[in-house]
Amino acid sequence: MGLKSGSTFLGDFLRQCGGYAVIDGGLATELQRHGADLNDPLWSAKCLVSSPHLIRRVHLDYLEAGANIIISSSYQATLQGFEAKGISREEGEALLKRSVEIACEARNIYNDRASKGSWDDFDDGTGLKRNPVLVAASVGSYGAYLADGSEYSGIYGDAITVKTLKDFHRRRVQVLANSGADLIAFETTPNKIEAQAYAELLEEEAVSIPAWFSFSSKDGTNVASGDSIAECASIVDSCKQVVGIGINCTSPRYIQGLIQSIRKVTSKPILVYPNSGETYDGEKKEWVASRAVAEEDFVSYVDKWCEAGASLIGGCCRTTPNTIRAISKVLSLRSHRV
Ligand code: MET
Ligand SMILES: [Zn+2]
Repeated sequence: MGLKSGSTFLGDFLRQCGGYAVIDGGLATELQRHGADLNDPLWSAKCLVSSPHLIRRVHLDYLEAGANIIISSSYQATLQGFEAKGISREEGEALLKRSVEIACEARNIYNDRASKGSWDDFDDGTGLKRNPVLVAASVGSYGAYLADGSEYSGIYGDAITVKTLKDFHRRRVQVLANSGADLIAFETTPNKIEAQAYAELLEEEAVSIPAWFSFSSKDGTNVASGDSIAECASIVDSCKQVVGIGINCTSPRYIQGLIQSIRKVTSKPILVYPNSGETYDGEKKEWVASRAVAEEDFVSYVDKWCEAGASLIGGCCRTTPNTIRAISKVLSLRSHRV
């Protein structure tokens, strides 16, 4: 992917998809639902070592549910995190690449099955044999690596600067940029300095695949740290490799307002993939269900999000292939209207 095409990359893909694209659902929480024990500083990246077949299966479940974009299992995979487990730098780099390969394998299996027409419910009325699919390489925040809840507070302390964050992410981003992924997904970005660090890295390293950025919010106005979403979105809007901006792992209740704030500062495609509305207790390392949004309610938001300006929609933690199937239905009805 040459940089010239970066500016139209996601626009072209959206046109292929009929105007709207479906992002996959929660990966780590779905691995857990299938029995994986992710109580570990590596979280979902633990499965890269212990059960890559399960990761492939979950990717495939999301593809079969209608996802157009699947996000790799590298969210919490960092060279520093691997090293703390006695995994060498070389092996760590191989695992990062492996996360993208596993997603690509799932796409190959999906394409193969689709071309053989082995699904009864495959015909979506568009005459397409299969959904177009992109593989995004996930990059989670420094706070995710710390695994101490700071991914949801965005508070890193004064010792952490744009420079330290760039040094932390540099090699990982280089490896993922050359892993065969179609784009990089910087996910659950909790503050402005990390967004700044990623944007500078993309330019300094002349990363040749496009990237999208998504932030998390606890209040509908600011990202997790309290920095304003509009300010964060403006910073990344000016980066030429950035093809989309949005929100993930945030309660569905806040999404509409956040889309409106982002729309004011960018004309790039907006992506949203909220969580189930539950909150994560970083100390206990568990999800607290009290404010969960029922699956039907989640889906009833989708039209509103599209009307507010989002064109890529999926789910994050605690959403499942059923959520994605339902989102896919809503979006395919809308797509036919485009
Ligand atoms: N793509 C990642 C996952 O679903 C995002 C996690 S947000 C804490 O596992
Ligand atoms: Zn999440």
